[in-house]
Amino acid sequence: MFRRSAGSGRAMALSGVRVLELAGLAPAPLCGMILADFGARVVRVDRAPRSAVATDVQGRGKRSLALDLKRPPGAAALRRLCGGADVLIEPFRHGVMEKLGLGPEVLLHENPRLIYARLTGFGQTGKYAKSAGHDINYVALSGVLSKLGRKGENPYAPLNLLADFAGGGVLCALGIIIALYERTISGKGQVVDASMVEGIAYISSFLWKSQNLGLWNRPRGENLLDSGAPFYETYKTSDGKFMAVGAIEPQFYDQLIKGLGLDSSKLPSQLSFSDWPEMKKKFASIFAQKTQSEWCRIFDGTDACVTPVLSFDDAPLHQHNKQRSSFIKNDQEEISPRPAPLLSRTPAVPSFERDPFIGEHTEEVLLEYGFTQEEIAKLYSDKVIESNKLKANL
Ligand SMILES: C[C@H](CCC[C@@H](C)[C@H]1CC[C@H]2[C@@H]3[C@H](O)C[C@@H]4C[C@H](O)CC[C@]4(C)[C@H]3C[C@H](O)[C@]12C)C(=O)SCCNC(=O)CCNC(=O)[C@H](O)C(C)(C)COP(=O)(O)OP(=O)(O)OC[C@H]1O[C@@H](n2cnc3c(N)ncnc32)[C@H](O)[C@@H]1OP(=O)(O)O
Repeated sequence: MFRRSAGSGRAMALSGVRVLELAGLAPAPLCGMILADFGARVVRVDRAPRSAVATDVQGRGKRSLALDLKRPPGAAALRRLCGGADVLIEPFRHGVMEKLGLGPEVLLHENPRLIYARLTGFGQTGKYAKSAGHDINYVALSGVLSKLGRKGENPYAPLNLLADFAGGGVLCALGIIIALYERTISGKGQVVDASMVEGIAYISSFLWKSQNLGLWNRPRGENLLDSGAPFYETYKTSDGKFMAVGAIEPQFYDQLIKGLGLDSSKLPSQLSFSDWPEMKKKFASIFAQKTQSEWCRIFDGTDACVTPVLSFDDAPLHQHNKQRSSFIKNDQEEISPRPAPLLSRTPAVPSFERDPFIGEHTEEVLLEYGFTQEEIAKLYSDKVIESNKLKANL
């Protein structure tokens, strides 16, 4: 675990990029955090009047400005901020920004270089564009949820990882980076319409494009990669932990069989589907005879593709993760994953300070974007902005 990045003091890939992130639930905060980790100056625009507690747990490296967008001077302030920004990330359903007078035609007219990123579940057009939804709904509509789950069980959404984060926050960040790159050639900004339904579908291109390979011919939960195969499964160990097995290729499968102490000449062939349920039972009974660390001693250093299923407590302490400093600890002793991927010359340098309080940097940000002290005082007296210095100083 490291506290200071090896890249400290070096220029970062996104140095100089100014981002305004309108506060949202989960996907947009990840998008903003990725950009901040890689060097962008990200300001989270929180609501004023503010709620008691910040719900954004992905505020690393950001500053917070609390602004009431429902009041005309608040919306006007955001327009002015956008005039000096490179990127705006907005996480509301279609029509909300337009209603506030902050739609793309207005903001891009005022700043043609602006990258206007719209991160939503259903996208800006189509029947559901104005409907509420959450991760599970987006994964469902993408077709992917129908593929997830164990045999005989209902489809199962793996937390809110797929739509909110993989298809949402990460792909939106990618769209922004692509648009920023294109702007270096054209000099122009554009709208990024990041729909999580489409993001998750796109991330799942392998699934879609492998439909004719015979990989998915059987019902959900009975195929090679969806928990049908005994050699692509998790198994419980004698101490109540788990091992993950991913021994797909025959040469790796052989090493799995050897590690389990089995004789391959006495077993059915690896791809005999009808034998998979029995083989699973056999593997399960063998894995149940040793502890997780005993299995690690057997499989570490082999190509059997067998690894421990680590808890959040154990993952940062695992030797491999420690060797790569894959997890970081901030000033509050909070552990989180180090930004990925690693760039050799300009790596991410994540902030080690606590996340910002809502409104902690209101004045500082407005000054930086060219507002005068008098203008700021007026916004305060109009109750359009709020600051949270008291809490920040505690
Ligand atoms: C599965 C995930 C969701 C996980 C969320 C969890 C992380 C959190 C959910 C509950 C939280 C806990 C809870 O709050 C209780 C505690 C509170 C405490 O403070 C902290 C601990 C808590 C335990 C807390 C912990 C966590 O935070 C939670 C567990 C997802 O799938 S997230 C993805 C959701 N989908 C999208 O993002 C797609 C695009 N967005 C939408 O479709 C909609 O925004 C959405 C999500 C459906 C919400 O709809 P809603 O009607 O609420 O909003 P919108 O229609 O978009 O309109 C926004 C309105 O707000 C106005 N507005 C915005 N900014 C400002 C501003 N600065 N000033 C003034 N007004 C503002 C805007 O004008 C809109 O107003 P109107 O409605 O009048 O047009």
